[in-house]
Amino acid sequence: MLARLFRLRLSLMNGFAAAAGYLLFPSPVQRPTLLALFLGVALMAAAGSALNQVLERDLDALMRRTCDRPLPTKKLSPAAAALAGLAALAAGASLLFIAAGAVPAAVALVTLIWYLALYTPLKRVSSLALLVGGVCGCGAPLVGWSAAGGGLGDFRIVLLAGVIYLWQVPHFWQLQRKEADDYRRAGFHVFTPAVGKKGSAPLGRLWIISMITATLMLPVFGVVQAAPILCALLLPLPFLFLSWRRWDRVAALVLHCYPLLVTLAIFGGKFIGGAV
Ligand code: HEM
Ligand SMILES: CC(C)=CCC/C(C)=C/CC/C(C)=C/COP(=O)(O)OP(=O)(O)O
Repeated sequence: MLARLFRLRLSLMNGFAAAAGYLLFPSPVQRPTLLALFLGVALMAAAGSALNQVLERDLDALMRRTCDRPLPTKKLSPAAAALAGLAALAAGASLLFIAAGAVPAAVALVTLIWYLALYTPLKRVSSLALLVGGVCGCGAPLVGWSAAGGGLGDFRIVLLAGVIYLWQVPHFWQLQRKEADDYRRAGFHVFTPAVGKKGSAPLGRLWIISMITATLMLPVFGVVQAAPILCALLLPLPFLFLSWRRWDRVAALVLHCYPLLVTLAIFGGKFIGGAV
């Protein structure tokens, strides 16, 4: 039940995105800090999920995808869910503050406020919520980068946060392709790319190609030592996504795990460079 409330895979993936930001900074890895950062951000993302479900319990009850969550099924009361979310928030923020300092903890808190006070209400009134919500995903790498000692305006972390931003749109489109009617029935305004006769989605492909192009800027500008690994991992992707229909399942899996892929590539470069 708590796994559904905290959306563990989404929360853990935010931990990996934070690790990507930390590993991107050109300094030796402090493993305890990296672990505390991963857990702190995952706890903060879990808090966001729980509090979001308290705020959206009425709409969750209307959608096939979310009606079996703990609040619509009355397995948890809104008060208990809110308490669980606040406990995760307190634990995550404290862990980040103790292990990484005030700035990473503050960036995580601002991310959570953006998610709960801006994105969540906006979903009910505008399809542009998706573009506003994309900023939430930039929080995790920014937290990681600042925990490693990087400044938030550095072009290197802006580039990585931009990659995660670009990824979230096709990520959402891929997940809600089957749910578009469900979203409409619940009264959500959803912005989905037009799909052509042959099942192609040119706008979706455009987002994915721009995401991969932005990712490849990381080795091109020498931002990561993982040039060969990153290129070997990511260069085939445009071909995978361009043949959308034939590689559908593989492309969907790669798209689902993209932040993890980028983190592994950056980690690989650091490991080869002996900085881990
Ligand atoms: C605008 C931003 C985003 C939107 C609109 C969005 C939307 C969604 C939706 C609707 C789901 C399906 C959840 C469910 O059915 O329970 C989902 C799943 C998921 N999201 Fe996102 N997401 C966003 C950002 C992120 C970010 C930043 C991450 C991590 C870095 C992430 C990682 C995941 C993962 C791993 C899942 C799979 C969850 C599972 O299979 O249990 N998403 N997302
Ligand atoms: C550093 C830090 C705190 C990181 C956390 C970032 C964060 C809150 C990520 C979640 C992003 C997001 C918009 C998820 C979908 O919510 P949704 O409400 O659209 O999903 P739903 O329809 O399944 O409820």
